[in-house]
Amino acid sequence: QTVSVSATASHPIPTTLWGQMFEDISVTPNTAASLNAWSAINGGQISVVADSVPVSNSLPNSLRFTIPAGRTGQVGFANSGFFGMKIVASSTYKGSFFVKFPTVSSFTGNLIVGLRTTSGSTVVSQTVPIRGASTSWQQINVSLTPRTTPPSTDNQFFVTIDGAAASGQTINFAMFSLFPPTFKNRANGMRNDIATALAEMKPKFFRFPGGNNLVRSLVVPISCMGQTVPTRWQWNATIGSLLDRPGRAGDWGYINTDGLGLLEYLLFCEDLGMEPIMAVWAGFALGGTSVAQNGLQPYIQQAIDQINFVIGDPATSAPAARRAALGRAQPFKLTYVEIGNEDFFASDTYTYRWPAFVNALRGAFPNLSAPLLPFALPAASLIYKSTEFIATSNINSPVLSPNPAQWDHHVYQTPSWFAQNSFFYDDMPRNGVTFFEGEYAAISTNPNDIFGSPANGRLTFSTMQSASGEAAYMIGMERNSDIVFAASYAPLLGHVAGSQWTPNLIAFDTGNVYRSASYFVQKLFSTNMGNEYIPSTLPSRTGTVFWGITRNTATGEIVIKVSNTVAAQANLTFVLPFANVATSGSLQVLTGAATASNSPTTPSALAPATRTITTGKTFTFAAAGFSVNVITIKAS
Ligand SMILES: O=S(=O)(O)O[C@H]1C[C@H](O)[C@@H](O)[C@@H]1CO
Repeated sequence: QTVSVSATASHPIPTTLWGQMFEDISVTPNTAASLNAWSAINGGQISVVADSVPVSNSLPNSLRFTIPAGRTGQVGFANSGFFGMKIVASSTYKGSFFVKFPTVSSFTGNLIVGLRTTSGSTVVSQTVPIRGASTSWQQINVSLTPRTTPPSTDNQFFVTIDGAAASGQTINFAMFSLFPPTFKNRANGMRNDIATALAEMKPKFFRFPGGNNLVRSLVVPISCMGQTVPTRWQWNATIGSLLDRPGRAGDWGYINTDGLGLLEYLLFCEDLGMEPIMAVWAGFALGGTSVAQNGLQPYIQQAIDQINFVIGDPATSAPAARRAALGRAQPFKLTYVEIGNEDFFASDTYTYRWPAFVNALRGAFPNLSAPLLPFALPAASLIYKSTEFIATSNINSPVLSPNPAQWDHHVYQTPSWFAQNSFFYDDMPRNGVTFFEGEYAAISTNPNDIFGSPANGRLTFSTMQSASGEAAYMIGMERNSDIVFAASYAPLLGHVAGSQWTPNLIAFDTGNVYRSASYFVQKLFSTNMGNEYIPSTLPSRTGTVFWGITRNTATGEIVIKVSNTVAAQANLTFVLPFANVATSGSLQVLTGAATASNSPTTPSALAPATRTITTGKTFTFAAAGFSVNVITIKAS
């Protein structure tokens, strides 16, 4: 196959093309039981009680700890973390909790607070004095730096007290938190190894807070996870002190603490250089429970407040003043606001919900620009404009008014579907409407049961076959990036021991991060974007090998991406029209057997390799079977 390359770019590559979609998903369902992960030590009695004087209005329950009579030695309780906890020598673990005696007591003594192996040997601990005279809540902060690394991640956070000395005492606890060193050392920050893997992708946008976790409550056995409007994600319940975050029955069968909230999302966007694509709840809950048209105003106001928290002027907007009070006077950059999520589940009511929200938000934020603030701000906080409100029902079905300028399209399919639909956007009209491919992934090899179980074709981890199919689809989106402004694989993260959804871009367990085949594809595309598209001989729509070419005008490099979605090697001859073309170029290649995947048992089965290849005005390239290739050549 000969590929003749044009000398002239057809269009610029949008700077937001490749990014990340995040939502709170994939934790073991049905873990809402409040004592989940807590256990007693040496007869300590623990229970969860509705506290008559709770630590805060948002957190009405306390852990009640009673020391039974007649115990000797340390008595207490422990928490086993998130499927265990990784402890590394010389790292500092910052713990915090609140403690009080519910009734006055003459007791004075010490708590021992620390980290231990589940078999009971202390790794590191600290002594904390407490006294029964005061019945008011006292915050305890501990900083724990072990000198040794335990043999496994089977460890616990613990609190104990001398059983004899404290015999018969009752002590209440609340709001435990324990952090390892975090990404960029941010307080209440991200797990370092996971955030580092996310940063390596050089993502250009971050969609949050969902996905279903914004909108729907799946049918779950826990009555508190109502399928009603109150369990929706609410921005104002996710900011400020952890004491003020009640958490909520999320949409994936477990409790979201909302310890990761709106401000953390926005700071993470800045830490990774990503633009937010922020969704507002748009009046739809599970199973078509939609708010009636005449009942939308409070939710529209909540969306206005959410946006003002992000870009408002602290002098004129209360939500913006809350942002300033949390240490961030300048507005954040906000370009894209999504109205709901997957409203094709309720498109009958989206016909009135979409206009109600978009018209109100356009009215409240004519350009969604941050108003000039009364005080000088660093240049970085200059006014940002945004006119992009993204619709989430099926494209033009039903027809909406006002006509959306942006649509969010989602697709979960088989690897071959993605290869066969590499031209999905080529036939879209060029009429000013642009597209956000907010969720896509090859998740099953069974076209008749896409969302089924692993026994029926569902992928647990992405494979070379699924990732090369996705790459073919991405080559199509890159070619059509005059109308595709953003695309993100979904879901992003999943714990290997507790998830409702596979595959995920990044799998992790207590101590490890597993970068998937699809992760490397996302990273290859996002770190080799180029800034303008260079047309070339089109691949066959019904073929199995796909290519696309971009140019990086800053470095004078041509970037050729090739995905071979089948086992047979594909031989391509590239004919470049440029006067000067380097005779050697760099090849980054991800390749392996169709079913190869990175997993806890085969963590490094697949990884991109880089090598030099012969190039020139005309050169041949052999794309290995099941491979994704990025060739970079100096040309001018
Ligand atoms: O059950 S689905 O609707 O397919 O769930 C999908 C679509 C939804 O937006 C997202 O939260 C989820 C997986 O990423």
